[in-house]
Amino acid sequence: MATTFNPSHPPKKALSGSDPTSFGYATLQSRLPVIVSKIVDDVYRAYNALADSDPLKKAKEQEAKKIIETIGGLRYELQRDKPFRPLTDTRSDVTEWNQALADNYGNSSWFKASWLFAECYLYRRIKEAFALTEHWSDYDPFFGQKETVFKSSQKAVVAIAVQLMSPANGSSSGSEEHEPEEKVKSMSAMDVLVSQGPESKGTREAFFEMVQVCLWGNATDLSLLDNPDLAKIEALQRRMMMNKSSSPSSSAVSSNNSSSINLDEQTTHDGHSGGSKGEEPSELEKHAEKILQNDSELLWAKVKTLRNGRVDFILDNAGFELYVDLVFADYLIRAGFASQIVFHAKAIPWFVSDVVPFDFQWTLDQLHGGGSTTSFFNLSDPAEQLALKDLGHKWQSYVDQGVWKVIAHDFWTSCYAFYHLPTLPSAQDLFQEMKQSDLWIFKGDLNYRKLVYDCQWPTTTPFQEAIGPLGSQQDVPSLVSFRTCKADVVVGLKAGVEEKMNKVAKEWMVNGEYAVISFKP
Ligand SMILES: O=P(O)(O)OC[C@H]1O[C@](O)(CO)[C@@H](O)[C@@H]1O
Repeated sequence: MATTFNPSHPPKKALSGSDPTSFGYATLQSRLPVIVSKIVDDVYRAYNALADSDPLKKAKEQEAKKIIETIGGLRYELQRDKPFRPLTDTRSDVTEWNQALADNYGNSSWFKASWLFAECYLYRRIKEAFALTEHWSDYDPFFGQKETVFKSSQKAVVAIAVQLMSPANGSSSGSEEHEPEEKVKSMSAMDVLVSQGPESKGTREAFFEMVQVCLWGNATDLSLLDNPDLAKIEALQRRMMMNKSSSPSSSAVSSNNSSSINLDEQTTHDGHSGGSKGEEPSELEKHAEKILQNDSELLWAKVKTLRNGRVDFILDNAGFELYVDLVFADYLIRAGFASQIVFHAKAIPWFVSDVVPFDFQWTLDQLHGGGSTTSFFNLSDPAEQLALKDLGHKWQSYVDQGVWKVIAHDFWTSCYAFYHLPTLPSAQDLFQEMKQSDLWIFKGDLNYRKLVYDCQWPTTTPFQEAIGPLGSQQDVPSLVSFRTCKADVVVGLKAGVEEKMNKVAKEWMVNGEYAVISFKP
């Protein structure tokens, strides 16, 4: 008999701020007020930057003051656990939000409701403050932070662009029999790898590299890095991208499914790699043991069967994480596994750094220059500038040709867990459309929480069981979650792993240092 679940009645006891030992409590108590305060700072900066020449300056100043007052009031409500109230703007989702509020949390509040509802409701209330204005309704108070983090990702961004676009060092990869000599010389390291065909060793090596880079790209996340320490972010990315092993074409895939395309070696302008060819495992390979459930082989078994298929990315964060998602999507196209990628962005600013459609196009513009004379990254090496520009133009052509599509459905910024995707009336158009896909790739922690309904599953619960209807319904495509753990819910672990991790690293569930790659066939 199908059990009807709802936001206040998930399959297990909901994670909630009512439990003072929970990460939800800590997030509501100390981290979200900081995030809200930064919005006030950002709007104040924008207010001060209004040009005297702007004929609407006065009106914009008035509205900015109102936003600052409203957001300040929101922080007060949160900190004093005041009762929820209905939303008052006129966005397309307001009726559904207020119905969900009335049905499930009519007389509830921030620390009494489920953590998932409270946190989603907070970001929807932030949107309300802007939506109620005339001149700030499309303003993204998190854009500045997203821009800063992307700029600080330059080293890793450029290293990857060079591997994708610059002529490789011509290292033989057995691709000669597939491509004429002069063509191989001009091929990038990535193209050399995938030129051997969809089931080749090179394509497989590149796949496992993409999986790891895509996974750890999620670690660069603003909402967790309360003070986005740029040095910390760069170290984090270098940690991901450091690679000491030999050139991409010759190394075997190591047992833990990671491969070794040199995504971090600083390739000199003539395509010769400048890094060492040591034997020690790459940082990515060393990092593989931090993946507590690693279904990447199962994922590969699915991906390698695809020819010109469709893959959907349910995106998470902008900036470097979006960049590596695009790298992975580009790989799927180059290798011939997909000919259509659909990216699902958020319709409103969400969880600090989530991708809105503007962020998607903006990222491509920063790569190819978008017609602007000044470049976003300050690069001195012409080869690096060229690699970024070529990559940006390549990705822009995917968008212009419809190979890559970006949509932003309100479902992703609703309070609903993904159990409801197949049945929620307002999500039917989205679900019917997504069923055409061969594979859904969910990125990040919040998407994971919504997949498993953010409740107290035993960590040994099989992932397919924890995702409810998305695991049991035949009409749901294969799906995978790439998630660095930033909330106290994890499923799919083998017996004993939780106990071992509790001894190894007390904060393992929430510090973003550990991850899962969870696959549903
Ligand atoms: O950007 P991601 O990976 O979805 O992480 C967002 C997560 O960060 C937090 O805000 C804090 O861990 C969680 O509440 C939320 O799930």
